Amino acid sequence: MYQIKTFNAIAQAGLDHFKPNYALNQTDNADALLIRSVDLHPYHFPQALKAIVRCGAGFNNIPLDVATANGTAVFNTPGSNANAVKELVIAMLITASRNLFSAAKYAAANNGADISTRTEREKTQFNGTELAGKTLAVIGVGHVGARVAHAAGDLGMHVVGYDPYLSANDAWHIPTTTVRAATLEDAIAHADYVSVHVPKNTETTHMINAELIAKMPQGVVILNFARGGIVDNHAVCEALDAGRVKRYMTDFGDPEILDRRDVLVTPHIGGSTEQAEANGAVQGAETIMNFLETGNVVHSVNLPTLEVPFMSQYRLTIMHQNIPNMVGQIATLLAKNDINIESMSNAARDNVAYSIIDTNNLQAQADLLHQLRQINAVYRVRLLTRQAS
Ligand SMILES: NC(=O)c1ccc[n+]([C@@H]2O[C@H](COP(=O)([O-])OP(=O)(O)OC[C@H]3O[C@@H](n4cnc5c(N)ncnc54)[C@H](O)[C@@H]3O)[C@@H](O)[C@H]2O)c1
Ligand SMILES: O=C(O)CC[C@@H](O)C(=O)O
Repeated sequence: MYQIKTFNAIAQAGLDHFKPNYALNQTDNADALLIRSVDLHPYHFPQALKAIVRCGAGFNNIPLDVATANGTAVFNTPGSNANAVKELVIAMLITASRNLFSAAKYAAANNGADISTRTEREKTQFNGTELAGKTLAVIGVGHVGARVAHAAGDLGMHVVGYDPYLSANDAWHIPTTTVRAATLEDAIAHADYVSVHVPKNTETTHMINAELIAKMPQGVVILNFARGGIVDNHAVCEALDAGRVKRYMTDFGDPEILDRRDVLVTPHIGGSTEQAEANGAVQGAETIMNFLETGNVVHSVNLPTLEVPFMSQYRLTIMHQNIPNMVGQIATLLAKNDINIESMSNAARDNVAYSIIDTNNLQAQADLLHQLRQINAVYRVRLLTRQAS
């Protein structure tokens, strides 16, 4: 029986997706965690913890170095909530361009006998602009960014995309009408709207800062539905005060931006739709079961992708440092133990590597596992037995 612990509200569809040999029992000794936005930086990683799946895209709430040192594979569920974020971003583009928030507040406060006369006289203060013909810079054209580019294009906007790390696979999903910018500065130079869709990391923290804002056209609207901290709030407030930035729309509140008439903050609801939560939870449950039962790695954010059909009776999976002679030491140890290797695969990602070794004869299992774990720079060794299909 595998033990699963959850944090945050995980959609029932995902919990129901687990097979009967999975216990959702909140034990501290879980084999895997299924989480959303909980901050795992202060979390003590138990030795038993083999996997963490983040239902959603962003994984900056998980200390990857601590997880790796503990031999814990970390996964996300890419794309599961991208449509939900796209719809919110489009709603925010329209909210900004048509002054919807202040107009609705005005209408709610505007009561009394002469309501229609006053409305007709005063409504000009909410005159907006149309999105068609305006330019949108999309920074980060992955799952969310590509969808935003499509939808904005459908609304008649000119879209400029910037993404120096775009995977070949993701590039297929970008509309052909999206203009590719070579630099961040080029992307924002003529933008009426700038929307960020990058992961939060050391490179992207404050990527929208005072220097970059100074290069944006006067009256630009900035949207951040990616992560707090990607946009420098102080720089935005100064630019709003100076009239350089017209509005800031974001999913991430902070004291300095709350209570401003020119900032609209939503409470991190980009992925909060029935469909997105179900998608993420089901994809997350699949990811956990696949990894725990087969050792195959798909959509990990700290391990390389490695998928090998599980054809032999036994499988050893070994997570280790990406340094010379690891595979050699492992193979030598198996040979010394008279283990015949049916297949062996190894893949690396930065300083972490992962090996899958399939065999039909595995004698003296406990001692062999102990010996493998004694190899310096090995993080975790698992022995799996092929399930009857
Ligand atoms: N508000 C929400 O609830 C919500 C929901 C989903 C995602 N998000 C956030 O949005 C981010 C993007 O989500 P996604 O599903 O599109 O992820 P994704 O991984 O599919 O796309 C991110 C893209 O950003 C690009 N990128 C990375 N660094 C960059 C840089 N320095 N400059 C330009 N591009 C860069 C990557 O190459 C990738 O194509 C997530 O990391 C997450 O933080 C927020
Ligand atoms: O779980 C959530 O509601 C937020 C998800 C979102 O921030 C993500 O990165 O996918």
